[in-house]
Amino acid sequence: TGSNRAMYPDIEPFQTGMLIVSDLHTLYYEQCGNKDGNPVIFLHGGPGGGISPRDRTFFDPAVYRIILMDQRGAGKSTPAAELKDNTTWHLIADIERLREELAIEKWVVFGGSWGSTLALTYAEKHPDRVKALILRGIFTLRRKELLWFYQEGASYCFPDAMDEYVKPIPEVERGDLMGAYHRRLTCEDENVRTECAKAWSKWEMATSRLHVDPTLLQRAEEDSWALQFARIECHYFVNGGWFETEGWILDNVDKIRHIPTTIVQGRYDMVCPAVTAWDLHKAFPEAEFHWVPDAGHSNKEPGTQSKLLDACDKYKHL
Ligand SMILES: CNCC(=O)c1nnc(C(C)(C)C)o1
Repeated sequence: TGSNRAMYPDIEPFQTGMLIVSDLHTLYYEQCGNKDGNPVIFLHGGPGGGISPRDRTFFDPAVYRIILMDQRGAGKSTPAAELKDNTTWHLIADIERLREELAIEKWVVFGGSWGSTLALTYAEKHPDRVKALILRGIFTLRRKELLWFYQEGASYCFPDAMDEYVKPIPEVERGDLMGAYHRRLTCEDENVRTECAKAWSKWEMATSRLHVDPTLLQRAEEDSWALQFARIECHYFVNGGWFETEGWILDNVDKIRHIPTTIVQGRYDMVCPAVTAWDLHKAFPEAEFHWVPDAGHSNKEPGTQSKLLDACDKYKHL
């Protein structure tokens, strides 16, 4: 333990696959580490952010059977940026489909940001399949969380980046930025889609401490990645994640309070602000709760990375 832990060494998958989950969607997944080990699934953020090789290295490869998947339309899953049949509930079903495909009974579930949304929702729907939860940068898609980041709030801390974010949107439409972006991210004009995808993505990256993760802005400049990230995120947000009620995740926490859980939250997280982690902590007091006093949103923040590595080590022999 400690506050400046290094990730486990870079590692290559021992197996990768493309799982057909419908007549439209196919999902890329990979397995690393110990093929007979303790299974853990990594749920990436966004939604639409996709996995990256560094994500494999939170976990001790001698002990964990490390499974990562690109969610619908993200990363190497196909069709890229596809919004049809792409909802929270499709993704929950996909996680179960992958678990069955890999003949896993129960697994540790790891997720940050949107990945924490998906991890919590999956556990509340399938608590008997979850050995432990490791959660970072808590996000539950409540309206106030979305408005804070995509309409007004984070904009007070990043007014310069906000000016860039609103540029593609005419003044008369700026009262509903998510709606205005959604119309453009789903329009017929590819140039408009791409320009808006990059502006949306750059806004999110600009509010994560870039010295911690300089690769973020590069990704936002890549047309294909920006389209996957922006289209899928905006689609989920304008639909409130298709949750039956506002605050559904927090209202259903009692279903998972018996599950070993660690919550890690950056005090200065501008994307998924601390209030949601605090609300989860109050609803789920049994979970281990860690403020990272100097951290923003990224899981590359030294204090956040260390606490996540500690949690992964804590649950490695479950
Ligand atoms: C609201 N979106 C926050 C999120 O899930 C997220 N932020 N950055 C990422 C990546 C690291 C995947 C780019 O995901």
